[in-house]
Order: sequence, then structure tokens, then C-alpha cells
Amino acid sequence: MTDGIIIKGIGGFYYVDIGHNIVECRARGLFREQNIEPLVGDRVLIRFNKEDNRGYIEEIYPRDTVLTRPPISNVTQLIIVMSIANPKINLWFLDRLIVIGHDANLNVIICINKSDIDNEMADKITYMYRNIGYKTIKTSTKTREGIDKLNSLLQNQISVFSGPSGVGKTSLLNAINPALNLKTGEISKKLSRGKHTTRHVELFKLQENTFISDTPGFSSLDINHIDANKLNTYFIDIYKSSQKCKYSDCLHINEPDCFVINQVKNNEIYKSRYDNYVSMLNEIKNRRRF
Ligand SMILES: Nc1nc2c(ncn2[C@@H]2O[C@H](COP(=O)(O)OP(=O)(O)OP(=O)(O)O)[C@@H](O)[C@H]2O)c(=O)[nH]1
Ligand SMILES: [Zn+2]
Repeated sequence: MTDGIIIKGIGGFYYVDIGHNIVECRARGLFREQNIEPLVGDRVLIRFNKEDNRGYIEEIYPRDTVLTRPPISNVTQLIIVMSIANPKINLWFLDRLIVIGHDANLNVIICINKSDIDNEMADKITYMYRNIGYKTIKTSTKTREGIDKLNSLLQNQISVFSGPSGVGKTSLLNAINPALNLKTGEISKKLSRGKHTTRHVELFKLQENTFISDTPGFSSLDINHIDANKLNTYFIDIYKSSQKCKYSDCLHINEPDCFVINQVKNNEIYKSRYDNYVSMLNEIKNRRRF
């Protein structure tokens, strides 16, 4: 019996990384009876035959996190990638992914890519999000600025990259590990669910205990399941100030003595952050009416 981690699953076969090699496994019938489907990312106990490197999954250890799109468990970290230009930075998209990352219980890291195009602008955004409280790095796959730093932030984590199309997610993965040799434009294609394409996700091992998903996460940008009081806590800058609002259930719209609104007026909270908060809150409230 050996412990391992499922890095790929295709047609009822699960490929389990046990450190020095990868074992092709089937799940024990027991799982099917219990309606449990092994997921990529699962830590498992396997029994296998050394001769042919095949075996069975005997046990699935408790999952820390579960993502549904792509279906993958035990992800620890979300790397949100935005580019400074082509496509130009989209703070609405960024703030939304931050919220989704917090809601999925992931450590959030922000990567501002294509710094080679406009370094000053990249500095500005990096400063802004560091100031809010996020680990933010400036990268370029052309000059390799920040690539080693990004690589070091991936150590001992299972990371998923996310961000708009064309910001350089694939290029960054390749810059970190050229052996991956992913074709640019390839990872987004994996998410398009054509009739004939079987969508599957795979974990790439960078080092022992260090994996990255080959498929970007959260392409739907869905916040439907988040409630209004939670949203408040996912904007860490707003949440910090909300401790000083008069009402503990203040949503910072038009309540009296709202410290958050005060901080926005004093430029202590970025206007774009507040605006994106309000727009997401309205979306959530409107949903409630139906
Ligand atoms: N100037 C510049 N261009 C970059 C950089 N990183 C990537 N690119 C270019 O941006 C384009 C898109 O890069 P991809 O890596 O395919 O972007 P992606 O985020 O994976 O895109 P999707 O697969 O559509 O989600 C390519 O033409 C890259 O060469 C960078 O740091 N600087
Ligand atoms: Zn308030």
C-alpha cells in the first residue's frame, strides 16, 4: 500500500503519482456503490503491482477543497493573471476573481503580466493591490521579470491559474517550466465543451509536492452562490474598515455612520474597489428577488 495523488483521470483510469513513478489505477467498486468519484488532486491510498505498475485506489483521503470547473480537489492557491495591455487590465474582472478565490477558500496571488509593455502602469497596479493586502507580482515572459519569484510562490502548493483570455497564462506556465511545452491558446480551448471533446484536467508536477493545473479555473465568473454578508468579507480592504461602521450588518450603501463610505471619500479605499463591490452586491441582491 502506498500513498499518492491523482494527476489525471481518463475513462475510468486514474493516474496516481507516488513520487518516483506514476501508477495506472482503477477505483475499487466500493466507490461506485457509494457514488464517490475520485477527482484529480485527490490524495489516495493505492495497492499496486510492481511488475505492471497497475493497481487499485483503496482509499480517498479527506479533501481540503473541491473545485467544480475544472473538477479538481485539494487546490491550495489561485494565481490570478492580468496583463497590463493586450488585453488591457480589467479591475472588474480582477476583483471578481479575487472574490471567487476567497469563496473557494484558496490563497490568492495576483500576477500582473506583460510588464515589458508598460512597466510604469504595471508598477501602479502592483502597488495598488499590495497596498490592499495581496501578494502581487509583476511579470513578463519576454524579459523574464518576476518569473523566478512566481516559481518560488508555487512551491509546495497545488495552484490553478485564472484570468482573461490572452493575458499570458500558458506563456507563464511555459516560462516557469519549458518542459511543459504547452501551446499558447491551448489551455482555454480545453474549457470549450464541444460535443466531441472530452474535457479533462491534468496536474503537472513541477517538483515534489508542487503541482499546477493545466486548465484555467473559474472561467464562468459565477458568483451566484455567494451571499451579501459574505461578499463584504471577500473585499479585505472594505471588510477591515467595516469593523468601524455603526451597524455590524452594514453593507456600506446608505446606512448611517458607515465608515467604509467615509474611507472611500477620503481615498483610503480605492474607488474602483468600492464600485466593484457595489456592482457585485447589486447583482446578488437582484438575484435574490427571483
Ligand atoms: N509583450 C508580452 N506578450 C506576452 C507576454 N506573455 C504572453 N504574451 C503574448 O500574449 C499572447 C497570449 O498568450 P497566452 O499565453 O496564449 O495567453 P493565455 O492567457 O494562455 O490565453 P488563453 O489560452 O486564450 O486563455 C501570446 O501572443 C503571447 O506571446 C508578456 O509577458 N509580454
Ligand atoms: Zn458600512
